[in-house]
Amino acid sequence: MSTSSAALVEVEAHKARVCSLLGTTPVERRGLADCLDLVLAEELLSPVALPPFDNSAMDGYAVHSGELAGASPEAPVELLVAEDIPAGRTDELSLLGGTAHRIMTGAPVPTGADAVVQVEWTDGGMPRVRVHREVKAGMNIRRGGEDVLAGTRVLAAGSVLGAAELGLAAAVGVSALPVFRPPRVLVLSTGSELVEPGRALRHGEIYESNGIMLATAVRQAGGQPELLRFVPDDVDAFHAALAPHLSTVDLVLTSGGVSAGAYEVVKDALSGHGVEFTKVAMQPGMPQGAGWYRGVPVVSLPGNPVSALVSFEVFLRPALLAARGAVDTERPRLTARLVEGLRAPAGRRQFRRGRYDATTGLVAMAGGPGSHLLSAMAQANCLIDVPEEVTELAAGDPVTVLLTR
Ligand SMILES: Nc1nc2c(c(=O)[nH]1)N[C@H]1C(S)=C(S)[C@@H](COP(=O)(O)OP(=O)(O)OC[C@H]3O[C@@H](n4cnc5c(N)ncnc54)[C@H](O)[C@@H]3O)O[C@H]1N2
Ligand code: MOO
Repeated sequence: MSTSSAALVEVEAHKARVCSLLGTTPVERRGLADCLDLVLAEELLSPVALPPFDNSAMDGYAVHSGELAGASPEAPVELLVAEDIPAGRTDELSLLGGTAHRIMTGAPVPTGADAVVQVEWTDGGMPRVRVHREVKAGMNIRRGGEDVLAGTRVLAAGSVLGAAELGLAAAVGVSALPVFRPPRVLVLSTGSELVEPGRALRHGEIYESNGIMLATAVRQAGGQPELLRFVPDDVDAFHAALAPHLSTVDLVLTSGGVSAGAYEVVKDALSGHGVEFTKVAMQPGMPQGAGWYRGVPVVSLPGNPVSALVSFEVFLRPALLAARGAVDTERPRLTARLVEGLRAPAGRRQFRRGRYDATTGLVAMAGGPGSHLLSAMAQANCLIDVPEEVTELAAGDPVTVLLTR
């Protein structure tokens, strides 16, 4: 580490600190419809076999395959159709010699039948059917247990529940699953210059944007945000805004008011109460706060919008994913080649916004390094991770990128 970064906390150390603030959230049983994207807390063993019984893969006729030997269009085999078996018929049937049962896809195959001949290979007749092709034993029968054996594991603990996983749970007859509750995050922006979007601005005012941005990032990381919008740079107002929510949230996430100015509301309100404010060897996102306030974990991000969102990516996204039980908490990383050169400050790990092109393996810069350049961030699909000791890179140099979308 260079002398200029001697007083700074390393990115990985701050990341570990933020992660350590949040344990995993409590496990609760939820109906399948409320489980999308949640993480399964325990493995799921199937109470049943899948399919639960031998059933037909085609609409046609259940037969003894041996009775159709030599069947052809010129010499069809004629069978008496004894039963009609639609899907959902629950009585147990058997097939006598010289007969067939008409059967539909998904219906139980009668005992004694060893194949289903599809209706297209017959004249479709009732109550007699003429079959004009041979079938092999086993044809068009889906065997019970072929997909899942009763008692075996169908979902591992840690599975992220999507359409296929939830469909599988329902298919084995399970209606609710044990999942980690999404972490509840109070999102609070600070700044006397902030105005709610939709209102007129006076000189010196700006629209508040970190609130919706961070609340959305929380939701994308699988958390449940509660957006308090913003409070002015006033310590009493800050405490008053926070107090009613402390008993119901897993994390307080603030933005703004953490650097070195005369009105740093978050720093002033929380320093000395368990939240530590430090400078991290990172650009953007140097001033950071983390700790506990009245028993609740607090993470305080810098106010500059790009600093706030990059800090979220680097520190909070992995922490929130870990809190909700996810095994894979990191963005995909890969090596790309720079379209153009860049400069980075010595002793600070720089996260530049980039556009990665998977077909060429090249990454172009999305805007400059300024932490106020939010429109460039909206153009980006990755962060270019430039190590602390690197101060200059040329076009064509390899860099590590984190794919953010
Ligand atoms: N003397 C120093 N000044 C600054 C330092 C420093 O080390 N010494 N650090 C700079 C860095 S780096 C950053 S990052 C910022 C962080 O400042 P704060 O966290 O105190 O944030 P604010 O001053 O409240 O705001 C910074 C910037 O962002 C705008 N902002 C804030 N909140 C929102 C919001 N919710 N929506 C939209 N925009 C927001 C705010 O208007 C400011 O322009 O400090 C540097 N200064
Ligand atoms: O670190 Mo600040 O976050 O560069 O703008």
